[in-house]
Amino acid sequence: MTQRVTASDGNKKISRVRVAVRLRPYLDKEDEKGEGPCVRGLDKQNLEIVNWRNATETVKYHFDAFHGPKTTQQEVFLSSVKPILSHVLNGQNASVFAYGPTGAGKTHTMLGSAEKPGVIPRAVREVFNLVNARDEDEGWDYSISMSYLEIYNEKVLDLLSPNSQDLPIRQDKDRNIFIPGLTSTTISSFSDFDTHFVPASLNRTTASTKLNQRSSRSHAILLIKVVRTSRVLPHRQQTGKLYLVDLAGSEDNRRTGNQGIRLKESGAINLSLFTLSKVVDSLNSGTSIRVPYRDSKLTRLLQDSLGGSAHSVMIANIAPEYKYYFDTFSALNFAAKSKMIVNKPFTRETVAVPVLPVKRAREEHEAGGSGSEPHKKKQKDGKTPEQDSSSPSANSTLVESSVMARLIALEKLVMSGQDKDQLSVSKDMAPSRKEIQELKKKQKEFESKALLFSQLPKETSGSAEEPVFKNSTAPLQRKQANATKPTKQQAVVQPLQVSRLQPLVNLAAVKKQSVCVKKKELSSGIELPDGKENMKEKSWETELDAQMLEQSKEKILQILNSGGLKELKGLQQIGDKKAKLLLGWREINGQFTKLEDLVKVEGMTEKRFTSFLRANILSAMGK
Ligand SMILES: Nc1ncnc2c1ncn2[C@@H]1O[C@H](COP(=O)(O)OP(=O)(O)OP(=O)(O)O)[C@@H](O)[C@H]1O
Repeated sequence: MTQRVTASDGNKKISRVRVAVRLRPYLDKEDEKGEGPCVRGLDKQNLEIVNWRNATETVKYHFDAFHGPKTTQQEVFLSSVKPILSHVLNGQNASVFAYGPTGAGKTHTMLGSAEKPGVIPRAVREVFNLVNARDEDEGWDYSISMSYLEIYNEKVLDLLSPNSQDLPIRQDKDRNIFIPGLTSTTISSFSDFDTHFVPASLNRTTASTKLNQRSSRSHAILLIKVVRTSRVLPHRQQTGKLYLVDLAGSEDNRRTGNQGIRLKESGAINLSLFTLSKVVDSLNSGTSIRVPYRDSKLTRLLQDSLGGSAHSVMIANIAPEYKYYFDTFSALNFAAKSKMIVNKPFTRETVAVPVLPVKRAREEHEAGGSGSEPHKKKQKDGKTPEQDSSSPSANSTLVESSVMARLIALEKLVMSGQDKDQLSVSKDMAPSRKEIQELKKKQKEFESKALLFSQLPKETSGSAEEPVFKNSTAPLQRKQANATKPTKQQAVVQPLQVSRLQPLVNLAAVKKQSVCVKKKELSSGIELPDGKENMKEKSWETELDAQMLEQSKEKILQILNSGGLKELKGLQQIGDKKAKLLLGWREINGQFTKLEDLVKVEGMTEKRFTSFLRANILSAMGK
């Protein structure tokens, strides 16, 4: 039976989720209007983004690390990932996940390219280095295995065994999440990993969208398990797991141009990311409310990484161009709230007699070696030429390049005679993906729905109440913004400060100038402007019972997310046209994370939203 033991290496008992933000380089081709970047770094931990409520201001964010466009893959790895890897050898869990909008650089960060290998090859390489560097006299034998899966359309698919079907996720009596039936392959060296990982990566579902030629349509999770077994009685055994997660991108389908299968995939992606956000909210609320891990496969699997026992690092990837503005803003807010999550790492140890299975595993993958030698030693002896290099860093580039080169070679092989679209279509239709058949049947239905929504009459207010930001063509002042002196400081997201907008083209000139305005913190961590609207909102809200207020808001959100036309029309100030717009928005973008998201719906201005909220809350409370 597994027991928790106090980490002997002096680890802290609690560990906050570390959040790093990585800004992809600015790409001219992504900025047809030549508007320049809307976000920039200030220093190694701070960045700022144009404030959509008032384009003459910026919103500042502080993170554990900020990686600017010039940061190399090696720097990202060394600063954000390497520090947590040693825990895995001591029977603790660790996870690294890349989060962010589609096309912002998640796969680049996690996988990288032949020339610029990312976190995955570097981390696996480092785990082998760490095992090999362990002192023989410590008295442990190590065994390393890997599993690789994707969550595609809410189905767990084994990438090491591509013909397998949707796998269940279970929790054992010690609250460990596991997947019965998932392939676990013992690996004895980095090149061994390479052999399994390269072909498995090609099984991952990707496709071309308007925003990314090779967009990941699934969440990919690589699991590296390190089991160490004491050589002396009672043969203590400790198991540490490293999760390396490349999440699918959050998507705005008005911009991806997704339809049919892509739209359905997108719905599943957005839904799981929405649940991820709810999990984070719920963990931050600190209440006893059930954390909705079970509401999506992704959160169920990441349960240990968020509020669990893992040492976790989130790398939020963002893109600098204006057309990604809203996605970037949401990603930053998500990242900001995630860093408040606290995990409680502990060492998982069994004290039964586990030495035999370990020996077997060892013998299997090291056939021909002397069974009496320590495992670690044998790994050394059994190294491929690349691994024998005495310089780990020089060596790692070689080996990692070989993974990437093989990935690319395999890709070429598979794609020869086909273009990328053809490849994605043929992959989508592979017999191993049974659900595709089902999706195909539904495709027509979705297409006609999408058509219907695109034909819905556009509601225009024609007044100053139009939201400042509606889409990438919103009338933000952008590059010209610094020409206008702000009349008043407004608006921000905690933990941030407001500053007057500096020209984003001249990063060196940026200084933290600023009259910072302290404002009331909301539970979401967002500070709102001191405008009259807020004063009004505050005054009526503060008169209500806080708990009932929250319940009413929850109820309204529930109707917005699950109500049909009739239920939506049952809400105050929602007529037929608005209800259809809401349904259309939901169909395309997934669920509303919070009530404030309503302002993203066409025609719903800040002012209308405030009025809508007041009317519905008072109505729900019977006032
Ligand atoms: N730091 C970077 N340096 C250079 N190029 C980058 C960087 N980050 C991303 N890119 C490039 O930007 C493009 C999009 O990146 P990538 O495919 O990694 O995005 P993604 O977030 O994984 O997208 P999706 O969610 O659609 O899979 C790729 O061509 C990638 O090579």
